Amino acid sequence: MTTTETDAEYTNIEDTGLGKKAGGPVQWLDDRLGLATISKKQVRKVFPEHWSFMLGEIALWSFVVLLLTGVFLTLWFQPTMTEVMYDGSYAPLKGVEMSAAYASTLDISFDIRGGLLIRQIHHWAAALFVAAMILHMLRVFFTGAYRKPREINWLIGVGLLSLGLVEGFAGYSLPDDLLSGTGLRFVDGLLRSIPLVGSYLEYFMFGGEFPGDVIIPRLYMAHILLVPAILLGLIGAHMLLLVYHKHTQWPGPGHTEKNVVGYPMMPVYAAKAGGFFFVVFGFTALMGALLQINPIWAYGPYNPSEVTAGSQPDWYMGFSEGAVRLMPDLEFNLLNYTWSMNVFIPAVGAMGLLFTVLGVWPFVEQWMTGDKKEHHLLERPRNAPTRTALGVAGMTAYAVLWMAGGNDIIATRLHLDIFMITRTLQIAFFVFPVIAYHVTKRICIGLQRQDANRILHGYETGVIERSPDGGFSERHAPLDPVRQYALTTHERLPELTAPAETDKNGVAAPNGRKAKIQAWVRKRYYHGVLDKPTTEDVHHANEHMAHIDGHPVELGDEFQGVSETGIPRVH
Ligand code: HEM
Ligand code: HEM
Repeated sequence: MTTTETDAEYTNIEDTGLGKKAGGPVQWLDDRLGLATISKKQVRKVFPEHWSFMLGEIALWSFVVLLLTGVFLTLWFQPTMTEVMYDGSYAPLKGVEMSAAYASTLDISFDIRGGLLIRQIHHWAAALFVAAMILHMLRVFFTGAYRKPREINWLIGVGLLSLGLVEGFAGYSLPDDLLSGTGLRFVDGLLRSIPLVGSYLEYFMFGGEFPGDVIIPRLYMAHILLVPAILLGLIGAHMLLLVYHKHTQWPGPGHTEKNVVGYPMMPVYAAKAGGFFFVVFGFTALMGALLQINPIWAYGPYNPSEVTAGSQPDWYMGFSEGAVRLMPDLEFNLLNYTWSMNVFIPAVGAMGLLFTVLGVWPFVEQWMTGDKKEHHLLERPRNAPTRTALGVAGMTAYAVLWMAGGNDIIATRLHLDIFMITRTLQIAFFVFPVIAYHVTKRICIGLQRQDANRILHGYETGVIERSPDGGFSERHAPLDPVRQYALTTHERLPELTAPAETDKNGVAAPNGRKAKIQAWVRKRYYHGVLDKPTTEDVHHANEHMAHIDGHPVELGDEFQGVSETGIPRVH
């Protein structure tokens, strides 16, 4: 590096106001770490604006809340299963034998100042963390934000989601009360259901037969160190890739596949994002202060011979519990062994399938569409009807499993027969997603037609006019050109031609069968994508509307025409 370059850097730093005053602390740090060069670029980094981009931030900030409150809990929590006699201030359990883990969680709740509040904030933040992650993932899915070049960030996201579930489960297993033991018993059953290696896995995890006396310290190590460290590393990589790729944006005038329109990192975005941390912290603190969550004192210590009636896992594990409850009996004898699939298929299968499907989806979609282009503009869900319909079908299947996880609660609260509920949900698991798929696709097609209609015929003004012959009609006015532009920016339907069976010399095309299958799949994928109006159609319609009843309507000159290629034309 030459001196001139370095001098140039400092000139710029002076310009941005960073590192002023030679010899000041900022200059001292910069001489040693070169931070100004990095920050100079990052302070100008632009972030686009949309409410849905907030969901990733909620996940981020609730994770920070979990770290902060988690550290407080480690000060008091005792991760051991050594039996002690409870002698705290919760009178109903005084003198009861329990593990030190349970006793210390009771102490956090009743005897440590602010302990119950922090425990409740930690638990609410965990519920919010997973919810925000899932909503954020749905936003990324339904807008196609995972397309090239963001596939790796999607995969990191899938890793974050699966680890988030493990972390939450490990957390609510720590207090060693009756409810957390019931959850661990479920995992024990799940491990044992794995053919051939199940009982070895159980011995490995529990250090012998369930429940043993090592599971709490082991979960503790995973919960406060191992998993948070991996989560932290993955979140760091997620954010770095986000900065490297730049954030996607919604189509609009001036928004192209090659730029980002929004606010710079400093000072606007940093202030907004930083402020948002306090909103998330405030919100979880309010929930922790006002809404009771996991009242461990109500269940008593864990005892493998007892179960709690109506015990429920935290909301994000409900789907796996539901899958087990819906599974019909499936067991057979082979080679002198009983092979029980009742738990293995639904629990291991449901989770394995969910994460596999999520992980491979961007690549499967790329294969289906044959689209190898980079995408930085988001897609409206209606303009990708098959993706949207598949997403809604998946959400429906998940919702049915989730409901099934509470089949006993539904039965007791609504006074219904549990077998009837289970049978209904078994059928619903297969039928509802198919219905959801078709209904969603029709809605997407309807919305695309509505868009085309609004582009070509304007919006309904609510002004009813009477013609000289007595008929009534509603006056339509042209859409705002900015809106008109945004509505026509998406890509045109690609040509879906069948692959040629032979080349021009009459020789059978290589990979003919593969190409045929791909062409068929592509056609299915693009089914429901309507062709959008052409630039000529739009100009024609605008001119027509501008002269309705001799009331010329000003069109403004921002409107540049329909993008034919998906890349908007801007001045
Ligand atoms: C994504 C991150 C995390 C999630 C989802 C999570 C979730 C949970 C949940 C649901 C509980 C049960 C709370 C209850 O008793 O009602 C819990 C307990 C606990 N967590 Fe976390 N946690 C996370 C990170 C951390 C971190 C980073 C630490 C420590 C540095 C920590 C320390 C603890 C401790 C000590 C307990 C046991 C005390 C208790 O149950 O009150 N957690 N966690
Ligand atoms: C700990 C959990 C997570 C955190 C803290 C996190 C954080 C963020 C943030 C702050 C953004 C930018 C703002 C936004 O678009 O919302 C983002 C973008 C992104 N996230 Fe996540 N995320 C997490 C989990 C996930 C998951 C579960 C997925 C998908 C499976 C995912 C996939 C993506 C992708 C593809 C982008 C780029 C989107 C774009 O540029 O439009 N993330 N993430």
